[in-house]
Amino acid sequence: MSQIHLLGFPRIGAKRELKFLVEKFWKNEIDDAALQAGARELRQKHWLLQKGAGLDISPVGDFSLYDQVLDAQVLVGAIPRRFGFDARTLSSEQYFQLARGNAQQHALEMTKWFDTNYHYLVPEWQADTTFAANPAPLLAQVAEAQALGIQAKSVLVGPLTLLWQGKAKQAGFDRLALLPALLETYRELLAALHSAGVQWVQLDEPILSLDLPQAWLDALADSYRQLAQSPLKLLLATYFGDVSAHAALLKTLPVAGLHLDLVRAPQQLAAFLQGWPQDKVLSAGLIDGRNIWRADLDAVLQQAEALRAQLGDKLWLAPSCSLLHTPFDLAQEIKLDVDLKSWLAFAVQKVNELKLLKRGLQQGRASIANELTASNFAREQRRTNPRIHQVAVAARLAALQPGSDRRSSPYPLRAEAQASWLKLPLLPTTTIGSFPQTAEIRAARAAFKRGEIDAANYEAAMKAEIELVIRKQEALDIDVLVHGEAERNDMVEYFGEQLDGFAFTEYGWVQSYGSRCVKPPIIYGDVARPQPMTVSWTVYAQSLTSRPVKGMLTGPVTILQWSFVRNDLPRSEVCRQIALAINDEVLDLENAGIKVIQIDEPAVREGLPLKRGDWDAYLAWAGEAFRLSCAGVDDSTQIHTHMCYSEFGDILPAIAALDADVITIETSRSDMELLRDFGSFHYPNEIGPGVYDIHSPRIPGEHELEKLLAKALDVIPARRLWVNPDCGLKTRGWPEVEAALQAMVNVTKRLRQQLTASV
Ligand SMILES: CN1c2c(nc(N)[nH]c2=O)NC[C@@H]1CNc1ccc(C(=O)N[C@@H](CCC(=O)N[C@@H](CCC(=O)N[C@@H](CCC(=O)O)C(=O)O)C(=O)O)C(=O)O)cc1
Ligand SMILES: N[C@@H](CCS)C(=O)O
Ligand SMILES: [Zn+2]
Repeated sequence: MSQIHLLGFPRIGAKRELKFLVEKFWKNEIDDAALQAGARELRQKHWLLQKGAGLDISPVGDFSLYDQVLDAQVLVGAIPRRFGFDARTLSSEQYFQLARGNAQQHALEMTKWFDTNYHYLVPEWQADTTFAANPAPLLAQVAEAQALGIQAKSVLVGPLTLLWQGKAKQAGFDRLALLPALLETYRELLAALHSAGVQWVQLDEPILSLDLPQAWLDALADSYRQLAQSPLKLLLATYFGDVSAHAALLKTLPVAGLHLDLVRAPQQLAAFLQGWPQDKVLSAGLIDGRNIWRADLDAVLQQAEALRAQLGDKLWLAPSCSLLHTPFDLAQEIKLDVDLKSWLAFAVQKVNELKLLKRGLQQGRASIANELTASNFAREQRRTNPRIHQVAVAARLAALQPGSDRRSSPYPLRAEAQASWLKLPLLPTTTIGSFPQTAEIRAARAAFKRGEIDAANYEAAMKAEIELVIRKQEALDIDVLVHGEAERNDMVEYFGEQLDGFAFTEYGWVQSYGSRCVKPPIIYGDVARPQPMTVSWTVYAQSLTSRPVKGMLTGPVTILQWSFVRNDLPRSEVCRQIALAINDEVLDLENAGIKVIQIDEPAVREGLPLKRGDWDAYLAWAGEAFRLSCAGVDDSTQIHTHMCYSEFGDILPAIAALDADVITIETSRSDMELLRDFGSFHYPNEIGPGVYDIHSPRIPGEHELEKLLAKALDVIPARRLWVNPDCGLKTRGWPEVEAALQAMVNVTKRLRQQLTASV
């Protein structure tokens, strides 16, 4: 009998229970026992939900209080020595300090998990890294599942992926040198799981979708030959891309099963089916784990039937990847348009789709005839729905001429035009846009949404907040101000709510990092901007001060990347549509006298295809979309962009080709390492390397800021250097923000004096 299973489930909970639980612990409102009990309850709820939906086997180990890659580091006993913690006796407080930093130590670096909007904590690898199996946390969860009568499939980050996703902390250190010791630890973990009665272990190796050096492929083959000596059945899970280049190798590995992402890379199937070893399970990832569209049940069943004919019971069915990346349950969306709702499936619905596929395979199509009819109807209704297509949007796109995306003059001329009115000091200071989204701001928005306060009251509350932010920045003596983004729930959702072609949910939360979630809008139709989205707030902020206020927009690539995107058009075309909508806003801001405008593009790097061969095409359309979004502005209008949590080293020419006048980037967690790349590339325009990490509650010391700025001045000439934090300040509290910004301004002023004196 074919099994159905999940690679992972959204642990955050239907109502973000995990977020609220963890944040209560951080605020000392609950103790560790309550934290653990709450987490246990959530896990149990999710397993029972899966069991109720007919899953044969459930993932255990996909749950995490913060991040599964951090948990993997704890499991193998390899937490950075600089913290002085012992993984085996790690307290919850210490666990969260690894993730969020403490007074002495900065947090583990955080970066994007492949091409998703999920952020993981980066392991730190060095020659003296040691490992020690610490299976207790995982075994406890296995026991919880077993107590509920759940057949547990343990989920672990695979050893090669764990090593690859970590960073070598010493120049020239080869992470593979750690593999033998790490494998020994995995063997111990597997032995412990076996003793606990586990039969299947899923080892996630998504790095197989990347371009891996041969040495890593050889190491992977070798490792799995060793690990497969365990009496456990190993399911090697690949996802996010095509791994057919390794088909021959993967088919010969002595693992019990292999998972393939057949949504992202359906074309890879042929390479695997040819000569598929009879004794191996093929887990077919046929349900989209990265998007929210309802499956075309008929088409997927056809695929499954064909596979079943060849593989028999060795066929397993699953979503393409962990459901961590999808929202929890569509049933909660009672306000969503009914047509649109009928086109969607969230995690719970995807589990149900698997159940139907299994029934269809086992009992024949007639057993799911009604569901097939409903699915076909939804597909047809979506395809022909008039709200999806806007003639004017298509016409505007078609009218674009080559060069429509270029500014009229090159950067040096623009810089002169901007300097002549901006008259900024050397090393101008600014922030990235958001200021603390306090509980009061969110409560006001929640009350407005519930109809408890009217629009006028809501607007007054937000304007009061904007005024506070302006006054505080003036008092801190910051040079280029922002309005603080109080009125925005999220930098993408806010725009999605105001653009045609977008729908938004009430509870469609997806974990972004730690306790932080995002609610990606759904792009279902052609995109256009019916009316200005930010102008009145920005103009209001500018009316309060004589200093320049930066207009603040989210760029087209980021809006695309952080939304659930329609799958009936190429992403490049959807992106171009968004670019034109943002361009309307840019020109309106400029007309209203806002002549410094930031277009945030933190997701450019994340959108990069996993295989290098696909990079150029992506960078060409993504770059064009960014440039289109700011096309047509005057030379004297200064365009900023901002990017965070990304490795840019390998795409610097494309970043430079965006031709923003100023770019602010995250660099502080990596100790300005990133900036070195910008320096050696001779990045031509202005640049503001983030001088402190805003994702940690830690306040930077002035000495530390001085050192970072000195490093920055080593590679960027002073006249092109800006000073700013890493990213927006929305997640921080006011006392930290004021203290940190004060330190930043103090250090900048001292440095300015020194630089002026030395000229
Ligand atoms: C910059 N980043 C972003 C990414 N992706 C985005 N889509 N947006 C981003 O900003 N990816 C990379 C990084 C990730 N960083 C972050 C940083 C911070 C958050 C975050 O703070 N998320 C919030 C949710 C934000 C939000 O939409 N808030 C809404 C709803 C607030 C809410 O929960 N209200 C409560 C009631 C409140 C009350 O009554 O007091 C409720 O509805 O129950 C809003 O402000 O209106 C989070 O809390 O997780 C995310 C990614
Ligand atoms: N302007 C946004 C950018 C975040 S990446 C903010 O400041 O929050
Ligand atoms: Zn940012």
